[in-house]
Amino acid sequence: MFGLTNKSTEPKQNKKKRSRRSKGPALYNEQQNLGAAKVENAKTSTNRKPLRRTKRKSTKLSEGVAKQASHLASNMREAMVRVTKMRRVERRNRETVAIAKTTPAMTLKRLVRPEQVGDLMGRLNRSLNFDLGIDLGTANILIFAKGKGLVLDEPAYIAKDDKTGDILALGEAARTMIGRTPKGISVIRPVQAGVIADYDMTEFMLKYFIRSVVPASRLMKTRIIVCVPSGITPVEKRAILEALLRTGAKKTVLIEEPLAAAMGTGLNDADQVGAMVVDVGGGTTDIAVLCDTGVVVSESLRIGGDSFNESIIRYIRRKKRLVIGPLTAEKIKISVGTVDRRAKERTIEVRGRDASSGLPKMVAVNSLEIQRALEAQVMNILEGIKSILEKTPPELVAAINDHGIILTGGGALIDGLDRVITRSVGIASYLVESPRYAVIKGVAKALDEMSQLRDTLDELQ
Ligand SMILES: Nc1ncnc2c1ncn2[C@@H]1O[C@H](COP(=O)(O)OP(=O)(O)OP(=O)(O)O)[C@@H](O)[C@H]1O
Repeated sequence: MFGLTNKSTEPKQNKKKRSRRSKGPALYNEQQNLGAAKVENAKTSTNRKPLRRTKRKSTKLSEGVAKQASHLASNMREAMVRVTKMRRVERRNRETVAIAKTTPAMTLKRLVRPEQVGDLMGRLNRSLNFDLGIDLGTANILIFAKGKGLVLDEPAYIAKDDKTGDILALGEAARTMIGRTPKGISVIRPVQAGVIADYDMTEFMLKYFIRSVVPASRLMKTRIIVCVPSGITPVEKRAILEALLRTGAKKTVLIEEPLAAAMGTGLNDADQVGAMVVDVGGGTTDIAVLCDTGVVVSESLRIGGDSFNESIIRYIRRKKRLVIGPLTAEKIKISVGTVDRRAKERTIEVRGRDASSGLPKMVAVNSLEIQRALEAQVMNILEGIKSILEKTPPELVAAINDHGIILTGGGALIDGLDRVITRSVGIASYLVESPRYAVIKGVAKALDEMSQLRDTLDELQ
């Protein structure tokens, strides 16, 4: 009677209740620690109703029984108070761990002496900053994270559904879809020939790639230097900066391609006074004369790896009656392409569609044919270099003659470009190591001075 029920005679329903409660590990431990009180508590809790009934009928009961009942009730209350206290302590502990996980600064604040807090918080803030450098190129997008190195190198392509506008693939996955997409799906480049052709897609691509390399929790602390094609207008610059801010970035700084390329080749050193950098990218060729104070004179030509490919496509169609796509043209350019008519002859077998019959066809293409296909474009680059030299102060021309013309950018990898420039301009020109990464190397150097740089959006306003 009154809670002294034997376990074996305990009602089934109460057994279920207890087993469910015992699943919570914390409560289980607490009950273990309660010792005798626990036993009382468990027993009493199974008989709560009879106990109340007892209280109501206590007047009719003997004094001894009433005493026993009140003793049991006080034991139960005590046990309940202890359990509640232990739960509270446990909850507090759990919350402390969560705070420490999300904001280490808060734990530090508690651990260090007050006079140390300012210094530590400063250092901690600096270490929490996530500095990114982006080379937003026509052909490729590269992302450098300070302290980590190159974290992303993807072709700047997007595959989308024309009807719904849904994005189907980005980067390399989208590039491989070129020429193989069904009707209604197109593969586009948001940046074309050095200008932003599609703002929304550029913003989407930037956001997507940034979020793939920056943890969401650190986006608010991210500072970004972005290198843009030198031909873009202030309106386009603002559009890119605002797109970056919408990703959650804290500060955004723009740097122009020729300057970044020059910095990437080590020309930011004060002793390198007067140098010419020719950056041949996918969409543009940027020609710039730099000295220790910055860009002295520059020009951006709409010539690059893409226009080389287009010339190859046109040439092969005209001369061989063969229709090929941009991926095949790229393959030809890289394997046998040259701009030097004195280069050793190499041949490649190319498959495509016969321009007249529409049937599959295979032809042989040699490097001298590619040289002829690209001749007009190379002439334009040579003209551009000469016209920039004409606008350059004479002292700097002498310095350029000493240092030579530096070639950067993936497009400069075409065989013979350095030799042709050297012969035609009369100044030694040479290709830097890993020309495709010269710009991002320069951006990475600029990141070291991020704290001293002003937010470009502020300057544009
Ligand atoms: N081995 C190679 N030979 C010839 N061309 C090459 C070679 N490798 C890459 N390219 C060309 O380099 C171009 C890409 O260069 P890069 O990544 O420097 O351009 P980008 O920075 O995206 O463009 P931009 O500077 O115009 O914005 C492509 O057009 C590609 O065809």
